[in-house]
Amino acid sequence: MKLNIKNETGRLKSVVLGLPNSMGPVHALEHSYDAKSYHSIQNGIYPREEDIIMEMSEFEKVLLKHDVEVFRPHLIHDYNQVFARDVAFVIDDKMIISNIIQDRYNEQDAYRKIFARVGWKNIINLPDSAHIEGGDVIIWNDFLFVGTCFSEDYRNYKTARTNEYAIEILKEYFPKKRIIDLELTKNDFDAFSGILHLDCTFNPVGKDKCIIYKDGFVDESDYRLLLDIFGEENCFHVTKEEMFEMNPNIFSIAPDIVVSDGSFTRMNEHLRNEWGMTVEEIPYREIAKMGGLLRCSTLPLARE
Ligand SMILES: NC(=[NH2+])NCCC[C@H](N)C(=O)O
Repeated sequence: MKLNIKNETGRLKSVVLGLPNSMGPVHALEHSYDAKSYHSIQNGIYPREEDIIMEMSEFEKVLLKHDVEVFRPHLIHDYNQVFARDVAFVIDDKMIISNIIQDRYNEQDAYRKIFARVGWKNIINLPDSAHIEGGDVIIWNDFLFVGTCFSEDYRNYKTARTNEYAIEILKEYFPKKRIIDLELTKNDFDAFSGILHLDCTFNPVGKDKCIIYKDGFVDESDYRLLLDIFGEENCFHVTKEEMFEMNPNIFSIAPDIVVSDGSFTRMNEHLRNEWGMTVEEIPYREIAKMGGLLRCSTLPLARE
């Protein structure tokens, strides 16, 4: 299988989509590992499996309609496998196997057949202490944006998934990329004030545009840097509530085709009317309650 990912929006040819089946029992509050799930469990609104199955099948239908080849991991019983994004990620023609949070460790095993198809020559394994998840890695041609949490704080948060060491290693493997680390605000219990992964606060769309939530960044200078790179008129700003609902985490099938949640009215209208995009709207409200959305549910393998 030939991998090719140079950005977030090129015409998608093949992708792994996570699995909705056999999610297992709802975690006890103290065992949740992201703020959005914490909020859902606390309020008794954690999604039911049948709703997750329905939402992911809507997503799959849109992908197939656009002639995308869709792979699935194999099923692990009683284990949440919705968020394929974090397990591994592709940069150019290499697949990097993430070192994900212990609570999700078993998920990786379900990708063994996919990894085998990629072939060992194109797979990069990282040292155990280099923690990284695909949701924190955004590839944008010469740029590689990586969400992180610096200092001692890293150990204190379950929602801090990418450390400095992993970024250093990426720099060694990809010396030609401009690797930009972006420190994200963290909060394990309040999804209005903490950001789980970079793709929950920032996501490029089209050829030169992005969706961004300003307060997701610890340093305003990081946010300004992104504004400089994309140009202010090319940035769609989302509000705190829109960030909480996971607006930034939509998924591009092509520069002019995105898959979005039907409830993201303000943003979808902007994408359509101001930026001329085709917006495929699907219901994805229930999956959002577990801390991820459309980008998080996918692991792109090849784009044109
Ligand atoms: N790329 C993402 N934002 N993924 C979302 C993952 C959500 C999942 N509940 C976790 O905490 O790991």
